[in-house]
Amino acid sequence: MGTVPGRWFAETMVEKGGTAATPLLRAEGVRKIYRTGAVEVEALRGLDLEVDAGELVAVMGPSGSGKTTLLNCLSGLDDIDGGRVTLGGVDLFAMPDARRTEHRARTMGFVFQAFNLIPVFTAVENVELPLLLVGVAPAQARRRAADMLERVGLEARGAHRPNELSGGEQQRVTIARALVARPAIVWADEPTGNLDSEMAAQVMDLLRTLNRDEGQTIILVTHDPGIGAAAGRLIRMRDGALLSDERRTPAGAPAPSTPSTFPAAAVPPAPSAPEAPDALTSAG
Ligand SMILES: Nc1ncnc2c1ncn2[C@@H]1O[C@H](COP(=O)(O)OP(=O)(O)OP(=O)(O)O)[C@@H](O)[C@H]1O
Repeated sequence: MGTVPGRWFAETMVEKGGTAATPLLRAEGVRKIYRTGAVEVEALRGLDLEVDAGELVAVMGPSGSGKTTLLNCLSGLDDIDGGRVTLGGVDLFAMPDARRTEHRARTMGFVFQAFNLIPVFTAVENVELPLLLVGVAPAQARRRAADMLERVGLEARGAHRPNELSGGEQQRVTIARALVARPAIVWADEPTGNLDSEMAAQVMDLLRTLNRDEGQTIILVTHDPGIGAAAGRLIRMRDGALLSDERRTPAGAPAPSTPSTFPAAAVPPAPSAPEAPDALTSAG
């Protein structure tokens, strides 16, 4: 029987003696220092953050405040210089690099400039890639990639290469690729940054729909105040630390901060999701 990563986390945490109140992601005292010659920049200064399953979190702040560093470090793409990051109770930095890479492939999706589409692959080939990398059978991977392209409104464009698609369509393919393996978390760095306002609105609508209808947890960096205001939670950074953290009701009005929970209803159903890997269920 297939297991959804999000559900796997919930079950694993309960097995580990965790409670339903355990957040999906927890960062504790995270420090990141960039060293260039004799110059040191402390890009994250003991940052604490908890994110629950099903949240859509926007991270804003001035240039250089540490937003991209936060995404890179809390996703385990980059090393940290202090503190701890756990995803579903599993300590990302307690595992060897190779295992962290595998863990990331199974649990996270990325909508980053650095992870652009592969130009020689068609849209459907790009989208199925994360599934093939974690061992999903090719026929099943193709079917799920086609389904995901349909979810983002590009069912007729599966055979097109990236240069045959508009910027907004390419970004939707990137989102389909990030979501196809039903990751526990999707990280997005300026997902609408290089799009015109109409396409940006379409892409943001898509992310909000996936969050609202499927409980997909999304953490995104943006400079766009409109996107920040539309997210369920808005975090502002300054100088490598959190300046403010505000949860909003669906209507957009600020809501008081709620206690961390791991709502079972936020775990999306995905009957054909890959099995939870044995190597990881014993992690942590
Ligand atoms: N590879 C690096 N080497 C040295 N310093 C770095 C490196 N990457 C980031 N920094 C520094 O760390 C700090 C945080 O950078 P970061 O890119 O996280 O900021 P940001 O908020 O994402 O900025 P922007 O909005 O301009 O993208 C900045 O002072 C930046 O100069």
